[in-house]
Amino acid sequence: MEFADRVVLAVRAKGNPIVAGIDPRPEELPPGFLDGFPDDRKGVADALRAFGCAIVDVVAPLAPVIKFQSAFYEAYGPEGLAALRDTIEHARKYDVLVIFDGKRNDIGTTAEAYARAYLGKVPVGGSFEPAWDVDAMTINPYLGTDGIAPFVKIASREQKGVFVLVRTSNASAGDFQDLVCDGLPVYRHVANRLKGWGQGHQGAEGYNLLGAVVGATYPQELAQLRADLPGVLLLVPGYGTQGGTAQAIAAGFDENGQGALVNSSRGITFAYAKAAYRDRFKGEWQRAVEQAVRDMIDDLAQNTPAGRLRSG
Ligand SMILES: O=c1ccn([C@@H]2O[C@H](COP(=O)(O)O)[C@@H](O)[C@H]2O)c(=O)[nH]1
Repeated sequence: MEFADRVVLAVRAKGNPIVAGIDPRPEELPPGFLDGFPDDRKGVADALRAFGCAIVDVVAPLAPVIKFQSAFYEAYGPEGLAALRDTIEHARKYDVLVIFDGKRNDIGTTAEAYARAYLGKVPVGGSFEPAWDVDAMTINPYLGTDGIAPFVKIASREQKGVFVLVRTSNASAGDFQDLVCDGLPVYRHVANRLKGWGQGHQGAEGYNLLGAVVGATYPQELAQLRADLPGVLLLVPGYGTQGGTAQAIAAGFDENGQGALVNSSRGITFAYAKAAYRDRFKGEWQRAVEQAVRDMIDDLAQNTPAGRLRSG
């Protein structure tokens, strides 16, 4: 089944559009968590594996999508990447879609290698086999069309998805993305190109394999992009810790309460440290994670069109 159709069905089945982000920071692990691991780089990577898998066990039954932020694993070198691989494999045991967030890209020929690595297959001996084999990945559009084409080609062949950075959630997003050229800010030019890049790759449910990353922290731009990009899945980071609210995200959904996937990483992963959960759950950090997901589901249901997913 096409990636975008799998997203629509998964969101419908679980009744919410949540992307649970796993961004493990060793310094923010629950108190004592690191104690059981050797005091070296492999020990920390092993702790990230154990923590990430435990988070997966809590979030995968609730959220339709999990997003892994590669940076926090890459930080621990090959040992960190092995932990990421194992945690992704652990997630694969559940009925949940996996996004690799690495914001890759390069010139076309190198982009093709990235696309094969994460979405496709690589030659090994006389045959081809998947390497990372995630459902979707994030990419950077800065290199233009030849950098995008291999991702679209391989995603299409493998029924995978790609999310292009269009309007990011960070404070300096506007430095380049808001520069006006030919009467439009750059991010809207990217959006217009994205429509062309994705042409012919619409799934049966009306959404494209090529999605857009649009930050929750810029509600006007989010509304503009929803209007500019019908049939394009929006991956919306910035909810919670970065200040994005459900009200701000509401305009990112279509009239059926679909079309936007809302990510929260620290707000879920490190929920145990938030005032709202600290006293309630004491040392039981996995219960805090579960409650944070349930509270996010309720918040989006009450304050965005995603509530329509619940009423059927
Ligand atoms: O514009 C963007 C693009 C990607 N991200 C990533 O999403 C998560 C957000 O984490 P929080 O802890 O919920 O703030 C993180 O992996 C970012 O690298 C983004 O925030 N904004």
